[in-house]
Amino acid sequence: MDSVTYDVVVIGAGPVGENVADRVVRGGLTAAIVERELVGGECSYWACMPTKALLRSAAALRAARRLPGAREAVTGDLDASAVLRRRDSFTANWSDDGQVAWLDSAGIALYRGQGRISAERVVEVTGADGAAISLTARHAVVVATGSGALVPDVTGLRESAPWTSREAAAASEVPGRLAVIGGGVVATEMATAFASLGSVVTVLARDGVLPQAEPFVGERVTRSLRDAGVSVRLGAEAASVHRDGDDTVHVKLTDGEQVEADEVLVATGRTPNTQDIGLNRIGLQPGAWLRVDDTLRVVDGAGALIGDGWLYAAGDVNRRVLLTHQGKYQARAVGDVIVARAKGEPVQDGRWGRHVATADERAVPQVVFTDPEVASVGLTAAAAAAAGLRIRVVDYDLAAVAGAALHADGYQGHARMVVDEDRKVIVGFTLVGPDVGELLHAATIAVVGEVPLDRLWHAVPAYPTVSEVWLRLLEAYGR
Ligand SMILES: Cc1cc2nc3c(=O)[nH]c(=O)nc-3n(C[C@H](O)[C@H](O)[C@H](O)COP(=O)(O)OP(=O)(O)OC[C@H]3O[C@@H](n4cnc5c(N)ncnc54)[C@H](O)[C@@H]3O)c2cc1C
Ligand SMILES: NC(=O)c1ccc[n+]([C@@H]2O[C@H](COP(=O)([O-])OP(=O)(O)OC[C@H]3O[C@@H](n4cnc5c(N)ncnc54)[C@H](O)[C@@H]3O)[C@@H](O)[C@H]2O)c1
Repeated sequence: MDSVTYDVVVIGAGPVGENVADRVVRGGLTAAIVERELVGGECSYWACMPTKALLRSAAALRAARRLPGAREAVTGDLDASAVLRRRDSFTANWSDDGQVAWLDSAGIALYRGQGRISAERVVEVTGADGAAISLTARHAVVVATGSGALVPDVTGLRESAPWTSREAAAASEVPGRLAVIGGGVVATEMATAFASLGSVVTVLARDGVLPQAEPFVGERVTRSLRDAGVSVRLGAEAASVHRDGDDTVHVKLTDGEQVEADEVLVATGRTPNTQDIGLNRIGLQPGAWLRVDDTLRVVDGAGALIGDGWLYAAGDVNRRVLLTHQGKYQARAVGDVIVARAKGEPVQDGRWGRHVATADERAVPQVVFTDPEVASVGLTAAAAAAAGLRIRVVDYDLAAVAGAALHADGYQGHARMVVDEDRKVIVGFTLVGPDVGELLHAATIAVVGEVPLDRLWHAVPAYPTVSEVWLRLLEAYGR
């Protein structure tokens, strides 16, 4: 078998693997990246980009319909086939030519095939034709293999050819009826998208709608999905699933009721892509999430480094945060720390240091592109209290902000700020309302920067923007 040596070998060319490789090359090292499907990973072809493209046109239409004057100019319905075509363009019709060209321009060597760790610092790549090549890393191997949809053990579900997020994101037709198992982010976004595209949607939300968020979020998204004609069944659990000869899927619930649909989407979380990457060769459990230390080096069950610390894991596969932007943030830290260690430079692994991903712990921003949008960063009130913080919760009705009233007639929304009373800083912030996603970064800066509330009074929001909610929250808190 041929063998080639690089400074760093990355397994998985999703957004995280690409960014690790880019960072180490910029730092003066050589890098190879191994990809078994499309360069760009889940996010580009089956997750973030296509799903947001499925949602965006309907959001623009709703925005126009909320405004007299604009509303009268809307004379037709959403054109589902045009939405699907626009979605296709965002995936470049599932061609990775553009991203391959970028790898090339960045000086990163690409090897196509399944990557498996075969020994310390060695990755064997088996191509589709069965040919294999061995890649040896002088300094580090980085696992960035991401995650796949978790299909729960519900009787008959797997045999019923369910959709996962992949089939939903890449759908070429809009099903007449869609049943969704789950009530999390994928479930609510795809219920929003397919309801707007014309499907009759039923959501089986066993554990509630967006249960990880502040409670008012799930209430508002549930109400709005129902207003859009979606049947949201809180507490409903699938007991068995069966697809009959007419291609109708029958979902039997544990309470004995039955839901019929043309497609059933499973949106019940993720499982790590570690089943077949050679973990057994280094004493780790295949199929398990990878545990990492502060600089994202893989550790075993006892917390010990693998060998001298040559193995890193970044992105979904380490389960810290399953979001593209946070995975790319980890990638910057990993790339830079590999370069620092290779050059014998100091490692900055203190809190908020260059080589650690401190924000993963308590300052993760996320936007859920439902109607209304949900934007959050940091801890919910419940999570902050559970972490032992002495907190004060400040709520404000977004509809009472002048900028929101101008933004849309009948604007409805809510804001919550969670304050750490001992330090007088914001540790959590949640907004729900039309277009609140673009307001989030100010909150992220306040949380990451641990900006004292006294100073925030000097950050004056422009009038009349929705951002004036910041002033209203400070006033409600008191000076
Ligand atoms: C429906 C959906 C919508 C989402 N929307 C958003 C969003 O709006 N915003 C957001 O921030 N996040 C979103 N996410 C999450 C986001 O997609 C992931 O956090 C992100 O893709 C993780 O990047 P990654 O590089 O770690 O893994 P992936 O993107 O999964 O990439 C891993 C790559 O590794 C390859 N690979 C795996 N094993 C091997 C192997 N052994 N050899 C070679 N190659 C291998 C895979 O083929 C893949 O290309 C969404 C997720 C889903 C499911
Ligand atoms: N806009 C975004 O940022 C975005 C969009 C989509 C996905 N994502 C990411 O992708 C990841 C996966 O999303 P997801 O929605 O699949 O996971 P999730 O963890 O957000 O939600 C899964 C839901 O399924 C429920 N569930 C679990 N097992 C179940 C079962 N057997 N029956 C019924 N319900 C069950 C859980 O209670 C949970 O509410 C998330 O971590 C999310 O961060 C992000």
